[in-house]
Amino acid sequence: MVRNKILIVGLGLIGGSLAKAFKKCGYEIHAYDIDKSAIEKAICEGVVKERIDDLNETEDEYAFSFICVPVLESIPILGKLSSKIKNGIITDVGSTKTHICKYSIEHKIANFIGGHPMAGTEKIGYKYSFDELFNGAYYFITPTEMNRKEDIEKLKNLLQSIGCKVEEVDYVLHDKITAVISHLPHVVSAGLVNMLNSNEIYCKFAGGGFKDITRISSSSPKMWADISISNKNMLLELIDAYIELLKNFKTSLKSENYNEIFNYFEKAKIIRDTIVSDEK
Ligand SMILES: NC(=O)C1=CN([C@@H]2O[C@H](COP(=O)(O)OP(=O)(O)OC[C@H]3O[C@@H](n4cnc5c(N)ncnc54)[C@H](O)[C@@H]3O)[C@@H](O)[C@H]2O)C=CC1
Ligand SMILES: O=C(O)C(=O)Cc1ccc(O)cc1
Repeated sequence: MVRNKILIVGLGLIGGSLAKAFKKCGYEIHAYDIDKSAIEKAICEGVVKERIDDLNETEDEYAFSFICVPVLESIPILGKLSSKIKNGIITDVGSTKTHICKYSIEHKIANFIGGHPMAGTEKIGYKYSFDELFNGAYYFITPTEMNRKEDIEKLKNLLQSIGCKVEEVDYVLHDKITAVISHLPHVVSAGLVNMLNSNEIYCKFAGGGFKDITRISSSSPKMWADISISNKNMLLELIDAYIELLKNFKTSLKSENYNEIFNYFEKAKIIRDTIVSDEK
């Protein structure tokens, strides 16, 4: 195992941004992607040293291997990597953690530690990646009892070196938190856009507020379909809770209960203003 070699599987927005950040810190990056053009571009830019053509031929030489593909693609890749990489740490960046962590426990992959950067954009692919994406961002890691303390420390140190604020959290709690703050909002955002139904007159006048609340609906459909399936149970519970909330608002509106309607908006304003004022 070579201390400064990192393997990135999936050189898109997140994999590319990690590659650029690690390269800046002096690591040598090797990469695998089904889309060879992304890797060729990264090699031309001097970000990636070598393209891996077949994961079944992976050498056990990487200090860290990052799986950065849509979440339903991650598990077969973890299966392949873990049969080859026995010394280095394998991690992922997927937006859901229960699925992959359970797989790692069932298959006794003790060198796998789940991870998830809480930073990103609605853009898709390597061309939108940038080295500062994770600087100052929270980054969840979801170690299990199988993991060695020194491996957890090594991963934390690596992530902190690119500016991440690392938070250790249980994988089930992770999926609950992200369902509330990320997965349900993406479902709602896409729903609001789908309400327009490509109607020209709506699209023409959809302005600032509409664009603010729906920016994230320009994200990768493949990525969000995978996340939805992978966090199905949490998401189903939250969709029910959200429907209930809308139903309550509907009841208040039907009866023109001014206080209830006012409270709906006031409560949201107070909570959101606190979140925004807490930002650095
Ligand atoms: N986009 C975002 O803001 C964030 C995304 N994530 C997670 O990061 C992961 C990657 O997302 P992005 O980089 O945004 O997506 P992306 O679409 O920009 O990049 C994914 C890359 O993986 C490659 N790929 C897909 N399937 C593959 C396979 N089977 N084998 C090898 N390569 C494959 C694609 O060709 C592409 O280059 C996802 O699991 C997502 O949940 C986590 C935090 C933020
Ligand atoms: O574009 C945005 O603001 C996002 O919401 C990015 C994002 C997408 C998926 C994640 O798991 C984490 C962050």
